[in-house]
Amino acid sequence: MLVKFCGLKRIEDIQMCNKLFPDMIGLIFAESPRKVDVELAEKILKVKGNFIKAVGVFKNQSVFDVLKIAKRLGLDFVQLHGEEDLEYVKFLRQEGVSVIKAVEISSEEDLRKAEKYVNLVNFVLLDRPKGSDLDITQIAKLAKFPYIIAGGITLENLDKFLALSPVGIDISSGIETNGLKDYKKMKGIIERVKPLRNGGLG
Ligand SMILES: O=C(O)c1ccccc1N[C@@H]1O[C@H](COP(=O)(O)O)[C@@H](O)[C@H]1O
Repeated sequence: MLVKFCGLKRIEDIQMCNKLFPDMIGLIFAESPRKVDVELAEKILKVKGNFIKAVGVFKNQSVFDVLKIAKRLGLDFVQLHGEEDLEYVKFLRQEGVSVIKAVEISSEEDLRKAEKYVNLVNFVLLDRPKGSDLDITQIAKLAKFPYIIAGGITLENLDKFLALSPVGIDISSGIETNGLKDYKKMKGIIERVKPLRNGGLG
């Protein structure tokens, strides 16, 4: 079981992660209260332990900008959170970029959309539509392919997401208090998931 903590925006955030060993951390380059610029991302990544993979999160941005940022920062993955089509993803893969394709699901139909990316990307990520409080576990459990799951995961509701046996979990708002990453919440997740974790990403 992989653990990704997303939306880091302070040096303190990465220092906390260095103590907790998530498999991946996410830096958001899309419009968001968690958005970072390349200069801040660079500072955060300088502090990141080598054992943690760096993910850049983008949404409907120019593929050339995504590639440029991925190369400049040496990102281990880019996470695409918008309407990026198969051609967009193919281009990045041909350029040697590892890709997590996020698909917001609100119906079974969206799973068919997600499935199209399975053979092209490193991971498919199923998320709930932004701004909704939809419980996507009922839809996700119908998926016939491996996926990372996200969408309002907290320590309190974690078990129902783990019951899906996903490849990984991805959490952003659920590890925050008043908009800032919260060490106790992150630690709670790591401790709860510990028995399910294996070798990680290497
Ligand atoms: O977190 C954001 O602000 C964000 C903005 C734009 C695209 C993706 C974003 N985050 C990703 O959303 C999911 C779930 O987050 P949450 O735990 O429900 O808050 C996760 O994949 C984040 O990477």
